[in-house]
Amino acid sequence: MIEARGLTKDFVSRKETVHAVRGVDLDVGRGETVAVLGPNGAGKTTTMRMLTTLIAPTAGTARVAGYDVVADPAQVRRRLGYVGQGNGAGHGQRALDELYVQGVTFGLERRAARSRAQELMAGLDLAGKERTKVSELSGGQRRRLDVAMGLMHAPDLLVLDEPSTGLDPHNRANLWEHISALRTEHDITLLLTTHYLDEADTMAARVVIVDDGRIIADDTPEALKTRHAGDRLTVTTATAEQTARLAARLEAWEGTSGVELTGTTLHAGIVAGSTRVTELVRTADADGIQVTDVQVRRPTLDDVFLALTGRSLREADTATTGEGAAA
Ligand SMILES: Nc1ncnc2c1ncn2[C@@H]1O[C@H](COP(=O)(O)OP(=O)(O)OP(=O)(O)O)[C@@H](O)[C@H]1O
Repeated sequence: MIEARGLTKDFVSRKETVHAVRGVDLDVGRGETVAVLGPNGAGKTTTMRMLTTLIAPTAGTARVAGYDVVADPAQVRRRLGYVGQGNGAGHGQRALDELYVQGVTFGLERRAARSRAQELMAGLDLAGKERTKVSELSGGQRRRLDVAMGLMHAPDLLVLDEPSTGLDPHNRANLWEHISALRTEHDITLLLTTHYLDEADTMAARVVIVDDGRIIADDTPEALKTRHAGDRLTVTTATAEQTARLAARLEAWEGTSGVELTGTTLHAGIVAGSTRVTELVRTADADGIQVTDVQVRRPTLDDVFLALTGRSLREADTATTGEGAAA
């Protein structure tokens, strides 16, 4: 569905050149759901805008549904729905009219446009809101209407740029419930960007991590965690001296890494941590170390980002907000 090779975008101004996307290779197969994750300014939106024909690449190529984004933009647009950041719908319009006009613009017959609009409104939990003005819909309803807009012309590929940013947890869950149902029902390929790690983790079968205009990892969430992060172990003992002795023991174990001490608590990376708790407690007992608490946590995608870049995704977000990636 998507084949991008060496996709590159430089924004050149008199003051500076921003290397927003630096040679992205990406293949997305039909029916896949792929989440693109990365800090502010990593190049996610710029990549989406190139794939959706909104801006031309500086270098490289991309094909969507078999059509080149530069040579055949109209064919590409016919096959994809794009839901950008913010709201695309005109605020003075009534919700159903907004969808209907979108459908007719894309060449649907009037009757087909009306019935598709009604079907999508029902599917996105907007039944009863047909005659409500867009400006009078709630944030969650408006975002669902945006998704309906993107689906009006029955695209093969739906591209969602931060679909749930600004929604509360309830509305996020609700939006995803509907997107998941539509994805199955209409057999669509989904490419989305998100800042929510848990959302990428649970909704996408595949996660592409981008940083500074490049793809730095691309796999299933589980594979990324196992390969790059491993489990996190936290142990507390009765005294700092006991914790230091236990830390020395753990450092010698196979499969542990980055053992760190904070008072009576130690933190470490550990492979298959939950299978090693008994061994840990026995080792401590044999050395007269009194363990008061043991916790093993599965890594998050943030741990993966940290392992790959040395920065937490949240810190990276704060640090790069508003800054260009000028070279
Ligand atoms: N039209 C533009 N002109 C100049 N620089 C731009 C333009 N659009 C984006 N950039 C810069 O390109 C880089 C990548 O931006 P982009 O919006 O693609 O990042 P992003 O990963 O989508 O970030 P966010 O998560 O904040 O949306 C940033 O440094 C940004 O400032």
